[in-house]
Amino acid sequence: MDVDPRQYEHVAVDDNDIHNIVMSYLVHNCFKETMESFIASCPRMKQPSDYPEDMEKRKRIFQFALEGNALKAIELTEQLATNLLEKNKDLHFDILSLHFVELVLSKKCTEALEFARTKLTPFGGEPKFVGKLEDFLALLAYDEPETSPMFYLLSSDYRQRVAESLNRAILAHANNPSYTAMERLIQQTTVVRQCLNQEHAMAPTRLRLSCRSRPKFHVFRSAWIMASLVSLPSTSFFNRRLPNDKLFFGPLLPITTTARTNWVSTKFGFLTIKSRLTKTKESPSTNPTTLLKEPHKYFDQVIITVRSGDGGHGAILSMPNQQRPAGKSQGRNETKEKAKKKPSFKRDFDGSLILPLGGHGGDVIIYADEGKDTLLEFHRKSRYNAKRGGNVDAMGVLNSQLRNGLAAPALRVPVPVGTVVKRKRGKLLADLAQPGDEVLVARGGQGGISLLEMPQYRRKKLMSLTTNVMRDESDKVLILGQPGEEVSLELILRVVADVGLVGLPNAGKSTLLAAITHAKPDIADYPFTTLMPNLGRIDGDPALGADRYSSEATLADLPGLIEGAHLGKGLGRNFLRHLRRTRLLVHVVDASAEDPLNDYRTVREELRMYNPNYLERPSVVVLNKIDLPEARDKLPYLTEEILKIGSDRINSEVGRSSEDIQSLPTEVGEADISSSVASDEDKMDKGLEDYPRPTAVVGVSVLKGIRVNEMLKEIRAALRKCKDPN
Ligand SMILES: Nc1nc2c(ncn2[C@@H]2O[C@H](COP(=O)(O)OP(=O)(O)OP(=O)(O)O)[C@@H](O)[C@H]2O)c(=O)[nH]1
Ligand SMILES: [Mg+2]
Repeated sequence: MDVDPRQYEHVAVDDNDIHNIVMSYLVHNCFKETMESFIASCPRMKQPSDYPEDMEKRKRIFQFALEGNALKAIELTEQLATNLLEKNKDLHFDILSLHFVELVLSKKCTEALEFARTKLTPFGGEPKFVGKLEDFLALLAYDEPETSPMFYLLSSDYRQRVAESLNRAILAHANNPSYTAMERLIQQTTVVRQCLNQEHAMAPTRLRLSCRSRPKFHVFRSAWIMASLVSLPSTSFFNRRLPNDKLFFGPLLPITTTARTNWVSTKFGFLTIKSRLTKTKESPSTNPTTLLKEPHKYFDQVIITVRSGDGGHGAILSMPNQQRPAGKSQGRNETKEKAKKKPSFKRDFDGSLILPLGGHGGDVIIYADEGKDTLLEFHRKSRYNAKRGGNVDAMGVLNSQLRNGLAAPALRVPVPVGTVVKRKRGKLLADLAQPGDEVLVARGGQGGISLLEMPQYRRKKLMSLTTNVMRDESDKVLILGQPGEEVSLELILRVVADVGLVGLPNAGKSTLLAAITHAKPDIADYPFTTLMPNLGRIDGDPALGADRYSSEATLADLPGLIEGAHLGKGLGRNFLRHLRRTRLLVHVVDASAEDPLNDYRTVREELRMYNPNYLERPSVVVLNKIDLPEARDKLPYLTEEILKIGSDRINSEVGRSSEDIQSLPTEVGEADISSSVASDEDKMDKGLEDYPRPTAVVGVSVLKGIRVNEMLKEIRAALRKCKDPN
């Protein structure tokens, strides 16, 4: 049986069901006149039990609550449902809070504070109300509470929610259903839709329902139609009406969302999902299989979101009662004792009171860690949240023991050395080119300050003593901790290496790296063995002693290039950007191949098309595999021919020119595009012959260790030139 309800339009819907649905809606919402007309047109419909007085009262209560006239609403509720609010503390608090909000909105802060102290703070004995209390009282700290983080408490939405809860509670108190049939249907529809969506996501296909029980399916269908009829945003409706994680489904018991799927299948007994057609497209960056299969596409670029911690809240404190008991002083000893007991508050150098502060929220710092190679892990976890600062210990009386809230530790996120950190589609924040380089990307929220509230008659005196006292109603104070920042960042890895190994697949680049460094790259005789750059280090030239030329250099073995790589062929151009930081290119050519000269030209051409600057850099050509006879024979000819390609011009930029380094920040992100655009002229005008020829061509067999030392010598010599052009 198909899921589309249009297939079942022939199934009759009982008029009585529809009438009952409409009736329950009218009763619930106290639409008295409409209900009377409705009953007149449907003689079979009965009047509700609370009609008409109670319904009238209920309507007024609802209206009072909506208008924020909470005291009147409470008074009427007491008449209609005695003890209801006494039993339902949450509801009681919510309704009282409406009055508090009204006072805040009409800028009657002193009254609001008084009301909070007498009516709301008694709820603070229960921990669940403490947070709520803090939120409400925080409204007092703002000149314009509508723009405070607690603005929603002032919204008509909040009043509506409280009014509805009150209405439901009154109905339930009189043993009437607290939800309308229409709401139930929408809830049912929502659950069914969600289940279908979940199943659909799990087994992406065309859905089919098998219907074992037509009457039950009928319920489902009505729900579907009703939802379409009322065309309400059912999900938000559903979320708004239902507390927390509970679902109220028809006349049955509440269930938790985790049990939802099972529950629905059991209750309906007809959901059978079979999969056939469309596949849901999953984000490649979050799919581990994709990451494993195509790491080269993701290892060097990722977008993450970080959020620094909110600041901890301050507190509203009152001065301890220091009034002396009536009567004369009773002797010297007692006076001394009292003097001892007198609390000693922390004071500033000028005598002003120091009130505790909320803890600073955790910052988010990104730092370069030598232990990291790629950005792949950020595709699996792309969100990082620092902790919030600690609150000042609850509210209460000022005492000398009160401490600042604890500052949250900074969240430090390690990334590979060479990572460039940018705002998503925004400016560059840092180029973490050295191990240990770090950048603060999101600053934790500042902790809130505390307030001292005091009776009017003492205010003047205290004001002269402290700089941190609430001075008047319009005083702007920050009792709430400031929210942390959330930023989306783009991380771009630019491998940091002095030497870049380039060449066609299978030329022997990884074998070369393994031969002269401690790196252990994958080596195999099939193309594209290397998917991501491998790094290794060569020691400096021992012959030169401990001077600056003996320092080690880093080599990056890049994935193989093929013709059209700059257009995305093979592994594409993604990794070509990793040559940007190199000073020297070592071009590895398989001398045993059919046409090594052409291979050489192909790779040079690809480099030129990607970024002609690369060809301006010094390069050493390594003719590899000379242990094979076919390579050995061609060696003199190849050396000669290769040296012919290129000009004698001395590089205007040796290695990374300062221009290149300086331009790095602006070209990051747009690097590939900008380099391509910038190079358009060069591509047209210059041929390979116009770029400097290699500084050396060496025939080697890196596998058999033939002439490897000579090759190393040439590489070091070229590196020396890069460092010291003179
Ligand atoms: N005979 C001979 N074979 C070699 C030599 N160097 C490398 N090879 C072989 O060539 C094949 C390819 O070597 P790799 O080092 O994986 O080549 P690559 O350039 O890194 O290849 P990709 O990672 O695919 O770009 C392997 O089978 C090596 O054993 C050499 O000097 N002589
Ligand atoms: Mg390789």
